[in-house]
Amino acid sequence: MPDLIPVAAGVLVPFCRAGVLEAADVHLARLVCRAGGESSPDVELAAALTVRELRLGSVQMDPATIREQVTQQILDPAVMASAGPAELAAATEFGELEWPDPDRWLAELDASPAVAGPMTPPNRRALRLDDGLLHPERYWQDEQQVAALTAALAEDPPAGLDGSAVEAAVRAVDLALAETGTVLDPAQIRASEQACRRRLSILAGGPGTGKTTTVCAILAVLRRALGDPGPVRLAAPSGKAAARLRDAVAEVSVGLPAAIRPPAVEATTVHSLLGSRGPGRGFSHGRHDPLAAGVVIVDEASMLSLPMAARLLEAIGPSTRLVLVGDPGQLVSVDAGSVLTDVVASAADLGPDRLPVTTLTSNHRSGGAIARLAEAVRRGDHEAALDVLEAEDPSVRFVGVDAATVALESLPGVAGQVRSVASRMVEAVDLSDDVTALGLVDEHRLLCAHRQGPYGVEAWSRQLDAALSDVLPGLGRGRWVLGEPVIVNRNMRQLEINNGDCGVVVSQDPVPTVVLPSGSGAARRLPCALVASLRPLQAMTVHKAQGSQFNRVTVVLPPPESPLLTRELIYTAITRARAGLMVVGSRESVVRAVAQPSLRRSGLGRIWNLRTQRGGQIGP
Ligand SMILES: Nc1ncnc2c1ncn2[C@@H]1O[C@H](COP(=O)(O)OP(=O)(O)OP(=O)(O)O)[C@@H](O)[C@H]1O
Repeated sequence: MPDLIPVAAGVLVPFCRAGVLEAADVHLARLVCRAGGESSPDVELAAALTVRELRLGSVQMDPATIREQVTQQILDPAVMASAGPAELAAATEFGELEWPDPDRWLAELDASPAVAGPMTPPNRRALRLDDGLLHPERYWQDEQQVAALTAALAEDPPAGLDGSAVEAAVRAVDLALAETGTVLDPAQIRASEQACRRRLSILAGGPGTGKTTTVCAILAVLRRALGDPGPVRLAAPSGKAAARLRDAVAEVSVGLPAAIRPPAVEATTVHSLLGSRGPGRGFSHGRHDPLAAGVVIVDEASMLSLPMAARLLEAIGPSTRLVLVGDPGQLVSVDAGSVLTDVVASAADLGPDRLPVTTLTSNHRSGGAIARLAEAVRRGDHEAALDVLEAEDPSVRFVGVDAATVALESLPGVAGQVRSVASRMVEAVDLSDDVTALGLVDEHRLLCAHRQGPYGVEAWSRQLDAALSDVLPGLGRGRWVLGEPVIVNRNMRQLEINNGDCGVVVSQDPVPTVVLPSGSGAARRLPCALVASLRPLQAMTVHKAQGSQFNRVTVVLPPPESPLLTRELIYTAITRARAGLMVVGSRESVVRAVAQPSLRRSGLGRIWNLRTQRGGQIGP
């Protein structure tokens, strides 16, 4: 790491050499300390470690435990088992690091002009020490905001609600759904009732547990109980997930009797819902101009970052209900925070009266091997996960070797399947059958945790290009090829295109043209040049695939020492597959992934608990 050293001085140099800090951590810490008139090396180290924690997704740094925590990461046996000379040198440096004494460190932070205390007015200093934990000020504020607004919404009963009308509405909707063949399970009924009786409710559950069906039931119950519940707004953190929610709600609603059928509603990204003014420029909806909605339903809420959750909650006005829907086992947002996981975890302690969470647990889609594997991973049971992987079920294959040592062509059936899909794609393109071509894009997807290196998207995409060289000649050479799958990498609202939308190149005449799903889900053609962020699509990161499902999925696991290998990563990858799954990676990688839940430090649970202890209420 020699290029990082010049930016660090004094106490930070060995922390950079030992691989604890990166250049950006040091730069930001420097700026913060300089702006706050602080020159103490120990405060600068605390600031840099707080920035490091934020980079890794946590919004607080605990001076009392950070040493132990970083030691576990850097001297992790899985990392050391395959350490090269650079890692071994860093580990030696790490062993010689001098950490400040925690009590003295805390006292110094408490007295620092760069650090606000719990009672300091907002926005005076860039860091804040609260209850012995150091936070970036902005994230501390967002956390306070999310804790207070969540609690306030959860405890504020909707105005003018007739309890018996709710009960009657739930019974009527339950009966109507039963006539379509869907008998709501007790948790689905509880969730429908709760969403009506409470201004905030949370609906959690894995894939196929009936979340979307319950969303429809909620909308129908609200309609039946209230007559006109006000405008319904559906949203999700990504455009792709929003489009899926809209289509799924429409599909279930069609079967309901007209009297309670939820009206067709558009779904948008949470950014659009809040009226994004563009990157870094805030939102038009907020505390002073709340959303004009009777009910806001946000799906894939596990992807909500702490700042996004804060902005969303601020925009919920006094006559609006908010329903958060998601799977707490999935990967959390790229930006810091893990709001859904925190809410669900805290509800287990505080109870549904305080935090109205309903968790759906019956899988209504299939009891197949993919669902069993997902469930074993969710429980953290690596033996059960390996049992499913090694049982040779036709829907789950396991290639139990280090993924860097195998080639695509040696994975049983994968290259053949990819070629067969591409041939069918070319046929559909020849016939100008855009709907079929678009449907084939999600037939198979290869997912990686890493972008680069032998386990990454780039290397595996090159292998996929090579495997398709006969069917789609010219792939990977910088020109669009007929039948080539593509992905959009930016939201383009004016064209109703979402980041993550996937399509196919369907024509070269007169210009390269792509078919993409439209706002209403139908196929529509656009010149490739108009969609500026269009890129070739072969392999994809698991993060990017969140909110999508594919018929067949091949998952390339990283090596056991990869910091990206977590339970949430493997769970999210597995649950992208509808019918067939192949996992490529060593047994050690599977065991390690299942054993390692991603740990994001957050103070939401602590704030709710403190409030409960103080006054029996979790609200502000
Ligand atoms: N109570 C029920 N009884 C029978 N079938 C049900 C029930 N609830 C949902 N289903 C069916 O199970 C399947 C999965 O339901 P749904 O799409 O609502 O789950 P989901 O949790 O939203 O799944 P995902 O997160 O994967 O989108 C659907 O085919 C749905 O019709």
